[in-house]
Amino acid sequence: MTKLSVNVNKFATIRNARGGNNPNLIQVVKDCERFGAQGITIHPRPDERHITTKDVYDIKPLVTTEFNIEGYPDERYLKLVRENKPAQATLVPDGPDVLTSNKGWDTIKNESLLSEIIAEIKSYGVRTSIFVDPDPEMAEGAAKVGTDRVELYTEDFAVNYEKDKNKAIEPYLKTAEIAKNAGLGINAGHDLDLTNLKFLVEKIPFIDEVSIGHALVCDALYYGLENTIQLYLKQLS
Ligand SMILES: CC(=O)[C@@H](O)[C@H](O)COP(=O)(O)O
Ligand SMILES: NCC(=O)COP(=O)(O)O
Repeated sequence: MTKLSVNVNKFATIRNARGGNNPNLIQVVKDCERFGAQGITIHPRPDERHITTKDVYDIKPLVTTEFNIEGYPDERYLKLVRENKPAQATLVPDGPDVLTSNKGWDTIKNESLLSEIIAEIKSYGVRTSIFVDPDPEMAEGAAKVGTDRVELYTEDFAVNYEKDKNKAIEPYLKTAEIAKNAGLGINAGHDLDLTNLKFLVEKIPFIDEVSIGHALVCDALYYGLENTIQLYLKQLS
């Protein structure tokens, strides 16, 4: 069954808005797991606008499920991964100035960079995943760089879901099948929510993990965190 990893970036965004410790991220992480999350995801960006370097070290010892650290693989990121050894490192090709992640890796053009970084991260004993667009060629490229998994970048799916969900899922299914046949695990994330999640996992039931943050935190404002996590888990069951 597909696991739910809760991305806690947005809790840190709210905390940082006032410079204090409310909400307390440590309590949030503990509660997400207590309420059923099967993983915790963070994306510590260089400007520390949400997750800070200190947060990474504070959160790591608490996580009893799967800790996933996302980010662009610069020296800072590699140090965080090396020193915290999460269950998974998800490599994202974000520049430092983006509002949010907005594209997947070109796994062909970046073959040598990715091969080198993935080998290094694997030498720390950490599973790797790389963020990719729904493009079969990118999945083929991913298989060549030695990653354990790919994460399908689902923004296009989320945007086009209302217009024509069957058309929206097509490139994802093709890409996921190529990745699966190449022996890779499949993750998915970005803009997944309570309206589109069930369809995604019905059509691609072999997705190992979804990481969800923005919509889940927005839903929690209305339904509460415990109910919201349960609602997301229900979509996955
Ligand atoms: C890698 C990815 O898909 C992103 O969703 C990311 O984790 C979100 O980052 P922000 O919370 O900074 O928008
Ligand atoms: N990897 C995707 C993620 O962690 C959360 O993305 P979003 O739900 O905040 O769009």
